[in-house]
Amino acid sequence: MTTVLIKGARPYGEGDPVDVLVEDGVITDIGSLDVPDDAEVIEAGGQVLLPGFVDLHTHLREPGREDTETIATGSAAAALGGYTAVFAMANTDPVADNAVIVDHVWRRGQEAGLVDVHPVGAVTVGLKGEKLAELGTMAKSEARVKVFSDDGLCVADPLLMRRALEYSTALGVVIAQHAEEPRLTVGAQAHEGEQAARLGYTGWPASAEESIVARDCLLAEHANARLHVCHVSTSGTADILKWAKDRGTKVSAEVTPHHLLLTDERLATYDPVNKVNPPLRTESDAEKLRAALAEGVIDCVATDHAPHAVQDKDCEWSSARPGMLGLQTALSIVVETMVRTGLLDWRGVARVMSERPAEIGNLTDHGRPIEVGEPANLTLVDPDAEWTVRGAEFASIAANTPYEGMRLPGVVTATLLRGRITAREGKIAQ
Ligand SMILES: NC(=O)N[C@@H](CC(=O)O)C(=O)O
Ligand SMILES: [Zn+2]
Ligand SMILES: [Zn+2]
Repeated sequence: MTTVLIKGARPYGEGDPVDVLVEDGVITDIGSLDVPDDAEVIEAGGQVLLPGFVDLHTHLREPGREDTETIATGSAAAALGGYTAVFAMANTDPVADNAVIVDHVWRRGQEAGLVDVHPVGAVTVGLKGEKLAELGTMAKSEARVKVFSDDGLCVADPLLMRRALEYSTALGVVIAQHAEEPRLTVGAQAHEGEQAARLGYTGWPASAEESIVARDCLLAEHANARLHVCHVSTSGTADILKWAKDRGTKVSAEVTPHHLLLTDERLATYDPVNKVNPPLRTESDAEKLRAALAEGVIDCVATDHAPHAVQDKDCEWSSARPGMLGLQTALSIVVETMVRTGLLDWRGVARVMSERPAEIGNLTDHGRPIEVGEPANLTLVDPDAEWTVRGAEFASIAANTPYEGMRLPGVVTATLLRGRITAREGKIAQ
């Protein structure tokens, strides 16, 4: 039995500091408490206590590209970033399109023991977009797959998407779509706009995302199914989501930290660290995404943590792989874009980083209220501290962060998974 006493924390950043007692993985008391004999004490000094973060969209590169990230290193990055659960995307090699792979990922995550790694199952066999994978077998396997996605690629065939949505309802799972009409993004390198035109890059038009989101909202509505939209990047998508939600469509959506903060002005650097899918858009898109997140039109923040090897990033723009790291910087970017701007309070941060993603991902033991009797999946944040980003110091093997050298607000000082301290003062605790 492990006992942890968090002394003087402010749950959701509200009210006077309280002590939170955690015994055997569960919150057993909250108030002004004495230190039990055997307790490990965390002096919180008035810091903000939140439910542990849940990332609906993480790329761990195991199996296949363990030179860039493994389940263990990605789990460490997640714990340091304040996460207690992550969903690992299926675009590994081999693809997670069957029970053997998803169960392997789930078990490796449990062995690492730092966050719950929930494997996402592929929607189609080999991510080929031709034939449905065995969703039912994966949903019923040991990993209990709850989210399916071909992320990296779009389920572009509308009939296949319709069938996937129909099956998902029967299985009680959710389909997460990487919305990119492939015919509109052939050879695309960057957001179709002034910056790409100036540099001679083939454009990735907003309509390539929006046309799929609109189509899928209609398909979901007609199938009475749930749809989750990955990495929303355009202002038009926010409008479509609002329209669909107002009609009662069961659609949820995520936005990445980088789409909240960064824009295609970054193209001027020629540095492929800024290359990502969907691409960085304009300031007016970013502004709209921040407002949509604050209003709940976009439900949550997901990192789309995408580790890449040096040789796949430190090269010519057109041959570089898209994607950027996110797990260890997500909270700080949310503080910078949403909290410091007054768009979200800490309750709101708990909603978009923990509660909503847990609900969308069908997790019953994460994103829970900070109350007696609840599982102790918790994150302690120093809201006033700042830090400087150094990719080389991340727990991730890869270092492709677009925030290198930036000074960011908000520091995760402790993370607890079922009452066990997984990260403390920037170090993994084991
Ligand atoms: N976001 C990216 O640019 N890349 C992701 C795939 C994806 O999320 O589409 C990857 O797997 O590297
Ligand atoms: Zn994607
Ligand atoms: Zn992704």
